[in-house]
Amino acid sequence: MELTTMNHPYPIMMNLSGRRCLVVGGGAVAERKVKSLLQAGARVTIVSTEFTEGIIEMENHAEVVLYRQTFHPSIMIDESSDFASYILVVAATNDAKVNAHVHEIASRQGQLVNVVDQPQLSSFIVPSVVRRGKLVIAVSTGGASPSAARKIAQELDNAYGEEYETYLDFLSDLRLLIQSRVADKQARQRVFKEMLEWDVLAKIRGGTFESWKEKLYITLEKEPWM
Ligand SMILES: C[C@@]1(CC(=O)O)c2cc3[nH]c(cc4nc(cc5[nH]c(cc(n2)[C@H]1CCC(=O)O)[C@@](C)(CC(=O)O)[C@@H]5CCC(=O)O)C(CC(=O)O)=C4CCC(=O)O)c(CCC(=O)O)c3CC(=O)O
Ligand SMILES: NC(=O)C1=CN([C@@H]2O[C@H](COP(=O)(O)OP(=O)(O)OC[C@H]3O[C@@H](n4cnc5c(N)ncnc54)[C@H](O)[C@@H]3O)[C@@H](O)[C@H]2O)C=CC1
Repeated sequence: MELTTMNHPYPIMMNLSGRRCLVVGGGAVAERKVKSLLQAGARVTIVSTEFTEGIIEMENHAEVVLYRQTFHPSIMIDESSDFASYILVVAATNDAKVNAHVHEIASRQGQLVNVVDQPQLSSFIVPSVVRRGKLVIAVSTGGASPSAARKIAQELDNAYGEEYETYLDFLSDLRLLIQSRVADKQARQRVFKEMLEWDVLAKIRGGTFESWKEKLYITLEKEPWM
């Protein structure tokens, strides 16, 4: 049996920083989606007849606006209202008809829409995510088994420790330095590959990373190609 139309999902990392998103519904599922949107730096408007305690607490958050009301299309259509111009919409009520209506309006307006109870209507679904600073690991089963996605993500959560945050910051800084100093593209790419063989993770875990990094930067400054 075909559960969803997500046979070939296109994975992307979206920049939602400062972008306006709409979540319709205020239950546990809506709360989870709002949390992940906020983690991505989005500004989130939530429209619902009721809210979980967790969502009510989020009202203190500068990027969150709550409207306690029944869903009405004008929320999404009326350009003069506060509700207009959302880049991304989540239909998360427990009423399948309302969710389908939200989907219909969003699709007509070309907005990305996630329908929590009807994956086949969704233009995107939300993966299970592990974050370590700049490292983001997203796991999806395309809706086949959200609990399996979560379990696999938990395995990755155990496998990739906190040291990856420091590691990625280091690689990122060094890469920028090399990009600005090494003109030759091939030489740059050689260094980028070599950097991965330095066993930096062991140094971070062992507490010798900071002193090693200092020496490395001094050595690099003396490199003729820098
Ligand atoms: C299609 C998708 C659409 C979307 O929501 O984007 C969707 C749909 C549905 N989920 C359902 C149930 C559950 N969902 C979870 C959990 C998560 N669900 C998430 C994503 C997705 N869920 C998308 C597919 C992701 C993929 O497969 O790749 C996660 C990963 C991300 C997130 O929500 O932020 C998050 C884990 C976050 C984390 O902790 O890492 C749990 C487990 C739990 O709550 O502990 C259960 C109960 C157990 C079970 O059913 O497996 C139902 C059935 C409702 C019913 O029948 O009653 C539907 C509707 C349907 O299938 O028709
Ligand atoms: N995608 C996912 O990860 C999952 C999806 N689901 C599905 O998601 C749906 C929602 O789950 P929960 O958050 O647990 O439900 P819930 O019952 O806790 O919350 C539903 C929310 O929708 C609001 N609502 C209902 N009708 C409304 C309307 N006309 N206008 C505005 N707000 C309205 C209610 O006030 C309530 O806040 C479930 O029906 C289930 O089918 C369930 C589990 C996981």
